[in-house]
Amino acid sequence: MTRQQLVEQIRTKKTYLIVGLDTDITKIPKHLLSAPDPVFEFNRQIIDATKDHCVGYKINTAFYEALGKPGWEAMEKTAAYIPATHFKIADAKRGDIGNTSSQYAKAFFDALPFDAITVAPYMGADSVLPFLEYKDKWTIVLGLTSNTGARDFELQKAGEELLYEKVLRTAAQWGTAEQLMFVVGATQASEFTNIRAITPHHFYLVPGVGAQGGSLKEISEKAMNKDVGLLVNASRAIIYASGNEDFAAKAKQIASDYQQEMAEYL
Ligand SMILES: O=C(O)c1cc(=O)[nH]c(=O)n1[C@@H]1O[C@H](COP(=O)(O)O)[C@@H](O)[C@H]1O
Repeated sequence: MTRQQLVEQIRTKKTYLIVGLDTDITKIPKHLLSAPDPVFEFNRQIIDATKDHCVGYKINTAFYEALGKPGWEAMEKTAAYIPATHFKIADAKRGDIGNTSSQYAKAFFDALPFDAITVAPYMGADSVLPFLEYKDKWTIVLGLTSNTGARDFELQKAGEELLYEKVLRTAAQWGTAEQLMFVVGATQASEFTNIRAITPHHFYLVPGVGAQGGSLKEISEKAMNKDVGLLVNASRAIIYASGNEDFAAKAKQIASDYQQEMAEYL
């Protein structure tokens, strides 16, 4: 999906919500456990219920890899089920020496039909460039993450600047804003104005609203650019809004609430 197509979807649907499919088999409603593939069945119903309120889905691969082969199959089926109009993110946080990163890129962009993958920048340019060789796909580089551990490295000084600032400035040179985004955690709202000044044109994938407590209002006010430039992910707040048979209806309600709030900011 090109940047222009993504922006059109956001403007048309009046939402920049990404629904996070962090599907944990121990948390899905019990009545689904007798289905042939409970994880896929849960995702299918969540996607059907929320697709009008979001522009994409983020599959956190850990939840699928944890189940071995059936988990990987559920991920493949889910990725294939997501409508073509929706942005499909593999949240895999990959990145390794170049020839290994090339294999990760093939796995998520060729063998699986994802539009985007999250990548850790710690190993530097040669670990990220193999993803960026796919010009029609998106590489989403971790910038400033939402967790408390962001203080351990990302918010430490690296010379004159903070490490995350160096990551943003440096990684922004590796690809264009048509193919490279940054992850910026919603819990880091105090840094958002600074982040936008460093990378004025980029899209950000913003996790950390909902269960982690970040403010949609604050990040939207501080970081929206002329192309919107924001994709805001919520996982647990939507998919586990109810643990009962009404889970899909409740997920729809929460996704719709996010959409309505986003429509106000657009
Ligand atoms: O790359 C991510 O998506 C990510 C980066 C980050 O800094 N913080 C973060 O929470 N995430 C992911 O975003 C999702 C957040 O889930 P909820 O807190 O349930 O909405 C999880 O899949 C996390 O792995």
